[in-house]
This record gives sequence, C-alpha cells and structure tokens, in this order.
Amino acid sequence: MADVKNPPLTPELYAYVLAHNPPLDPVQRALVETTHALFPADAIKQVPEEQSALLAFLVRLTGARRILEVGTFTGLSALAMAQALPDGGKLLTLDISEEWTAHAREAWAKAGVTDRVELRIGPALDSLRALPAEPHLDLAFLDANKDGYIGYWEEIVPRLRPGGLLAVDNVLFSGQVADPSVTAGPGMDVRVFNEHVAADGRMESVMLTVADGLTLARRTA
Ligand SMILES: C[S@@+](CC[C@H](N)C(=O)[O-])C[C@H]1O[C@@H](n2cnc3c(N)ncnc32)[C@H](O)[C@@H]1O
Repeated sequence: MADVKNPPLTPELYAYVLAHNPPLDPVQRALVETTHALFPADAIKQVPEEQSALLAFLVRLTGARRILEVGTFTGLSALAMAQALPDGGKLLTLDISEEWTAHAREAWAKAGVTDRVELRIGPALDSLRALPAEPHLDLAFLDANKDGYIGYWEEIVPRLRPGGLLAVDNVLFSGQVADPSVTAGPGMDVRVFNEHVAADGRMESVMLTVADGLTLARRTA
C-alpha cells in the first residue's frame, strides 16, 4: 500500500507545491537564474525556492531582529530573510568565498537590503568565535560545510536568546544519513551531527522532510 502520508515528490507534485507558495520576486528570480548560468555545477547549493519562502516566513513568524547565517553562497537565503526583517533588523552572514558572495552583494544591492546585511569572509568557526558571547541572536540558519556543523552548533546555541530558533539545512543529506553503507564523508558527518542535536538538552528540535531535510531547533534552556 502506498504511504499516503509521504507522497513521492514527483515533478508534477513539486510544481504544484511551488504554484501554491509565494513566488520568487524579480530580484530573487534573477539571482536563481544567474547562479545556474554562472555556476551550473554548484547551483544545487542554493536553497530551493520553497525553502527561501519558508525562511522568510520564519523570520516574520518569530519577529526576528538579529539573524545569523552560516553559508552565504550567492545570497538567496540571506536575501529572503533580510527582506522579511522588520525596520532596524540585521542579518550577519558568513562564508569563505569572495567569488560566490560577490553575486550575493549585487543581489542585495538590487533588492535594497544592503544596509541590513553584513557579510564576513573567512572560516565560519573563526567568525563565530569572534561574536559577542552573550545571547543576542533571534534566528540562525546553518547551511555550510557539513564537517563543521557540530562546531557551528556549539558556537551558535549559547548565543541564541531564550526561545531563539536555529534552522539547519541538509539534515537528510540525500538520504545518506539512513544508509548504513555510508560510513565517511558529509553524509556521515550529518548523521553524527543529528545525534548531537537529538542529545542536546538545551534545545527542542524537530526534523522536517523539507527539501534535503531541515531541522528546526528552539532554545529552551
Ligand atoms: C550550501 S552553500 C550555502 C547556500 C546559501 N544558503 C544559499 O541559499 O544560496 C554552503 C556555503 O558554505 C560555504 N562554506 C564552506 N566552508 C565554509 C567555511 N569553513 N566557513 C564559511 N563558509 C564556508 C561555501 O563557500 C558555500 O558558499
């Protein structure tokens, strides 16, 4: 019997989902197209459009004013979140690539959000350790190198305000997390990370089957 609770995401069903979600705005659409044209092999790194809509929704839902992102790439997720910030809100995003993030800067300028976005280039762990130690983040989005996830989590959690939200991307890693033949590499890194999250008593977490898997975690202690 078909598992009606988890219908396979056929191209038709995916198109249906997109048709019932907020569409990308012209700057977001152009950024997706530019990313695919310039970096065809890496464009898969970009959050899919339903996820950019979800991130913007979460910013509005939580009323977040201080956002941190680890993993900028060409800037779509940062753009969607920055556009959803209230007046006076700020987003800090971290990456190591000048080349990819140059396109992010361009898109943020076109969208008129440059004043609310700060990009820091360098290894994310160093940038995170340089942040104020006290809880000041309302929302964080983790979407970078998988072998760094546990270190990033450990730097971000104490900096979240009580009730602050941490969203983590790729927690299914194309299904590799549940494939016993995968014993090394990023799929294994994410599997170990997911155990770390599940065991963290400071956070209440739910793992969702959105795109490549998204964990939403809320600071409770
Ligand atoms: C999956 S992409 C981020 C996608 C982005 N959120 C978007 O929606 O377009 C991951 C990013 O992590 C960055 N990255 C990889 N290792 C890093 C590190 N050690 N420190 C900071 N950023 C890193 C890569 O340069 C890449 O841009």
